[in-house]
Amino acid sequence: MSKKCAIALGSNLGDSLNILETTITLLSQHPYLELIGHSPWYKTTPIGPLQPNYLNGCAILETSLTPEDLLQTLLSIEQKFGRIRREKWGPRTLDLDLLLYGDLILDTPNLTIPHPLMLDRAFVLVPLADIAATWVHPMTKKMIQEHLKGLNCEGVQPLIS
Ligand SMILES: Nc1ncnc2c1ncn2[C@@H]1O[C@H](COP(=O)(O)OP(=O)(O)OP(=O)(O)O)[C@@H](O)[C@H]1O
Ligand SMILES: Nc1nc2c(c(=O)[nH]1)N=C(CO)CN2
Repeated sequence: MSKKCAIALGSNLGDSLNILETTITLLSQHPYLELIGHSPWYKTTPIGPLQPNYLNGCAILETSLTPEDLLQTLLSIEQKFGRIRREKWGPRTLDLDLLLYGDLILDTPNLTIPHPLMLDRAFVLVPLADIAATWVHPMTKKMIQEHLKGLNCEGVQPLIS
């Protein structure tokens, strides 16, 4: 049975716009994923150590992959762009986070769903609200648009391309 999922995309190293657009193409061409849509891209102030600004956005997928297999698919796409894991919250060519998988709640050593930091991050909730404003967070039972109201969104600006 297929599930609707939300993922977050971020990049702040290399040709970020090209990396994000190529990632959307790869997701849309994957045999076990159906790309429902993606948000516009936003230029965002980095959270964490001093580093370049990010481009961020979100996408909605449908998939019959298990959460674990979907995570592995996302990690393998990150690797295509030479993602090297160094410092926590440090710069990266591509970061793909699995935010929501239907209304699943899961906490294992390798995978936590919903993504535990998604509700604190304006760079996630602003683009997610563009494409899934009424999606109800399975733990808080509140819609994404309600969570967004409480966040400072100053560091999240639309990318005019
Ligand atoms: N919902 C999730 N989405 C993506 N990765 C997850 C999730 N839950 C747990 N992980 C684990 O986190 C690892 C990714 O860590 P990563 O280095 O990308 O963290 P980070 O991007 O620095 O921090 P953050 O998770 O706060 O965005 C993955 O290998 C995966 O096992
Ligand atoms: N603006 C912004 N800041 C970040 C981001 C990100 O995607 N955007 N990702 C991080 C690590 O997950 C750490 N800090």
